[in-house]
Amino acid sequence: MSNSPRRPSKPYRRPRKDPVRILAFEALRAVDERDAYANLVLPPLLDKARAKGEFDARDAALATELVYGTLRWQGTYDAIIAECVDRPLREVDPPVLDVLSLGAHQLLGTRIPTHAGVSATVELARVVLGDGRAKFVNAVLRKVAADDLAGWLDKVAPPYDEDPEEHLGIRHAHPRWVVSALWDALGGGSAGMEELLEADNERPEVTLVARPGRSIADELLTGDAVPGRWSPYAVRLTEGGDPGEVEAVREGRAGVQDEGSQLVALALAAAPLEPAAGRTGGAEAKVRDELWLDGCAGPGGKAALLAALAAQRGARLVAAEKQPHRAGLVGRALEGNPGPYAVVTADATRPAWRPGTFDRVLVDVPCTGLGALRRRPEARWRRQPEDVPGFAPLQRDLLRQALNAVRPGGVVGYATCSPHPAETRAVVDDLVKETGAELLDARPLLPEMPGLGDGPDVQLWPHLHGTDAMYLALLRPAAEGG
Ligand SMILES: C[S@@+](CC[C@H](N)C(=O)[O-])C[C@H]1O[C@@H](n2cnc3c(N)ncnc32)[C@H](O)[C@@H]1O
Repeated sequence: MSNSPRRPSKPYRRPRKDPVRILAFEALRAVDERDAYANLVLPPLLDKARAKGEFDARDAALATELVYGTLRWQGTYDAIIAECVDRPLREVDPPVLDVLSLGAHQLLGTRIPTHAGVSATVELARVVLGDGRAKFVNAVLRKVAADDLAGWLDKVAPPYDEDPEEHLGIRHAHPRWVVSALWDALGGGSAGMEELLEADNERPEVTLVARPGRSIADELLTGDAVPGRWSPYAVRLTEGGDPGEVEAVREGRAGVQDEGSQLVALALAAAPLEPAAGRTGGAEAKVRDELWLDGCAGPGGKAALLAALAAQRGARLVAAEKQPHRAGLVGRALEGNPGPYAVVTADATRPAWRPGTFDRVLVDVPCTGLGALRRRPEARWRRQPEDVPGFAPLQRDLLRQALNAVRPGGVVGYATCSPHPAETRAVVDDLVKETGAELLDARPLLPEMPGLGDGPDVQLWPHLHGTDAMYLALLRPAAEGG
């Protein structure tokens, strides 16, 4: 026992290692440093932690929430952290900023009590950044903790009347240019705008597709699963169930597929065909419907559904994909298809097939992916406005070649998982003007869905339909010599 008047200096204490937050930090670093995708980085990290016996299901759920939430709200958290740091954010080291964002999310975006959020993040900082920088993290997070999210948003977002796009962008964690594009795509009125931004910030349910002829939706209806809203082949796992536990998915007879993507394939398969011009044989003559093309097939979700639908009517799908490794994924997705199909590694802008070969053609073109923000939490901050014109020539070229590949009287589906008008209508309008193709009304080919717009093309929306914001236009090529 010591009676010394001098207080002993605080003994050094090793930082507490919290595997959940360390894993979340590693995932954020991978996304930040290597431009990795959170939905690809996280599962192997979680598997490793489970294998080491470090994680139970609750830990995995918390780590996932911390990573997804931090990434999704990154721009808004940056604006808040900037108010709490005495230098420009670009001068803060990226790993420090990742720890601060992870802390901000715990304090402002979860129910974790403030003191627990601060102390857990400071402990994390001690482990991954060192004691010196942990003090900085502590000081900044104490300032962040001085208000709740609503209070911070009032401070950092400009008033709506002054700058509506920035106001909504900060409040709903979307970059301003994305707000602007979504607003245009919704038609410019205020209806639905906030609902859409909110829907983008929710984690989507996992949706399964029962591949026709290989399984039926009823077979997938176990546990908390419920039927899809629109597609007869869809089943929703409402409690975030694990598709890997569903036998039909393990066997490839069913797959994971958003309902919007299912509807694109179903609408293309249901679109009416006409006989090729010049063909005679009377009204009763059978209209040819034998050969289908998916010109942008990787990784194969829509191709697998199309191939199964084609098989049901004795038709064959050719699935083309430019990237060899993605063509491999298409091959795996189509394995076991009940009818004939072919997977080819091919550039659909330099077709290896003759003009007029196919009865139905889908081009689900590369795009910004602004319609799938629910699934890719980092995408909205990584994408840049200049990406949009960057995709434009390829999108036009793919549609041009699709119109060339389809026979007269056949049908082309042009799809994007982006609602950006420059990637949807602008492309279609240009090709209609250039080639004289006719736009078909896609709306009657979808189930009775509200909010499909004035047509003839359709735009699906997360807030209205619970799907990704898929776009689909159906086109009939100009008649030969027309
Ligand atoms: C949006 S993804 C298609 C998604 C797919 N339809 C599905 O549902 O799984 C676009 C695909 O087109 C491929 N692609 C890009 N340029 C291409 C080209 N010139 N020819 C063929 N495929 C191309 C990309 O590699 C990518 O896999």
